[in-house]
Amino acid sequence: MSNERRVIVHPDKETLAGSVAARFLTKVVDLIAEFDEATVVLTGGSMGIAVLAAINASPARDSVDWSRVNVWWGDERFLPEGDPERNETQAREALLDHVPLDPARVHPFARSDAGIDLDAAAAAYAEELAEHAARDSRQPHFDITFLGMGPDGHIASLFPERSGIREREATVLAVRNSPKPPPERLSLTLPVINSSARIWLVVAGQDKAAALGLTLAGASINEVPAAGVEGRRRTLFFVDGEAAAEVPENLIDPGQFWTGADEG
Ligand SMILES: O=C1O[C@H](COP(=O)(O)O)[C@@H](O)[C@H](O)[C@H]1O
Repeated sequence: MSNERRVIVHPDKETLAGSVAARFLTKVVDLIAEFDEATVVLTGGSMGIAVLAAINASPARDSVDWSRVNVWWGDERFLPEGDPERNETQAREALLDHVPLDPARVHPFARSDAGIDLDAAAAAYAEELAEHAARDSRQPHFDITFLGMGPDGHIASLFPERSGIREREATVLAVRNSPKPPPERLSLTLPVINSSARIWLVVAGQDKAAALGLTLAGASINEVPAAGVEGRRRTLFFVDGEAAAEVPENLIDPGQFWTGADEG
């Protein structure tokens, strides 16, 4: 199975979210049929949450045995339980509270009111990853990792020109002085993100066009963290027309309504 990057363009944000939701539901049903479980990593941000809402709204939502789905997060804003800015709160409202997940399979990052500081919260998540680690690994086997991308090219909470993007030892980072609020965050590191079998970046809007163009042109990860993303089997960029404005024509998947028939 070769690793490859593809850019799949959809006309607008709504179509984009609906299409990714449909693809996700099909893939998760297939994964559970084959492996008896599926492990996904969620992201926050505009499209990350829009996709979860589209999954919730899909008539195919209940075709998934949600009790067999393991849920992790790629990053979190270090805020109290229930804070509306927490990626977890938004994911729960958009989807997780509406499907019969097994709570033991849902792995949020620690909340800032849990009685531990940011470093301890990073260490706790690293420990939780290790407890569920795949063989010869420091983290679970991730089937699908969702990522969004900021206008500056950040992914998860790995920001440009910060040392975090080059971290190779730790699995989880305590992020301070984030250029995007809130200042304190938690993030998986790039090697952990890239351990995922499939990475699905979902990116929309004119303000993302320059960073997406640079990502696909092979910019350095210091300048554009998204350029370092590479899933083990597939790296798919699901984008809308506005975000695709600076993507070279030859990188765009010719099937506008790509069926993903050969998706691994
Ligand atoms: O703060 C965050 O931002 C990014 C991108 O968000 P977007 O709203 O520009 O799409 C997101 O991927 C990340 O999970 C989140 O914590």
